Amino acid sequence: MLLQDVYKAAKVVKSGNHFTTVNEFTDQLPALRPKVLWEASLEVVKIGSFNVDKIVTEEDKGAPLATLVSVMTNTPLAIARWYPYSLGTHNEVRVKIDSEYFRGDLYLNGVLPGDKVAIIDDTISTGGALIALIKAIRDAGGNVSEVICVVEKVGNHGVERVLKETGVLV
Ligand SMILES: O=P(O)(O)OC[C@H]1O[C@H](OP(=O)(O)OP(=O)(O)O)[C@H](O)[C@@H]1O
Ligand SMILES: Nc1ncnc2[nH]cnc12
Repeated sequence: MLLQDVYKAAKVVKSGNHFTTVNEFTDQLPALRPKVLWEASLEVVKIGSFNVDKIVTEEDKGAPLATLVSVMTNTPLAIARWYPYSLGTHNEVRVKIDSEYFRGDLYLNGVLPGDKVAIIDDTISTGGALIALIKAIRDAGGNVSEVICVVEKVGNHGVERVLKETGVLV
């Protein structure tokens, strides 16, 4: 798989107290080749059912992947952000996020009551981002149908944490 080569070629840098694998897929360093994004997106589309109303991801590393999967499955895309729009028109919800690199507030717009949602992200580490997204979708009145990540940073038990805190299997 190309993605395995991408991670083998990646440099590991210290970022605060954490080690980050700076790589082509998640950081566009070196610039992201379309065939790498295609490979990852095809795997996601194969695994998921995408019998959903919306795809949701978190800014910004999940965005290229979620965008291509959205196009491939013809499913509208909502991206949760670290700031509010406060328009009063798109069912904005705010949740707390406690992930490996970021702690604060996360805002989701565009998921409506009754929506079935697939969450897509590039990486799961502690599971904090996914837990925040699942909570945001539920607070908006939506239902989480499936959650798919391409890469797991092992050792941080993210999959177990998400299952324990939300009942959702990544
Ligand atoms: O399982 P977790 O501990 O939550 O880590 C995974 C999250 O980390 C990365 O995002 P990051 O926080 O680097 O934000 P970014 O996508 O905006 O760069 C990645 O895109 C996931 O969303
Ligand atoms: N690209 C990445 N490398 C290492 N740890 C991470 N945690 C979240 N994204 C990561």
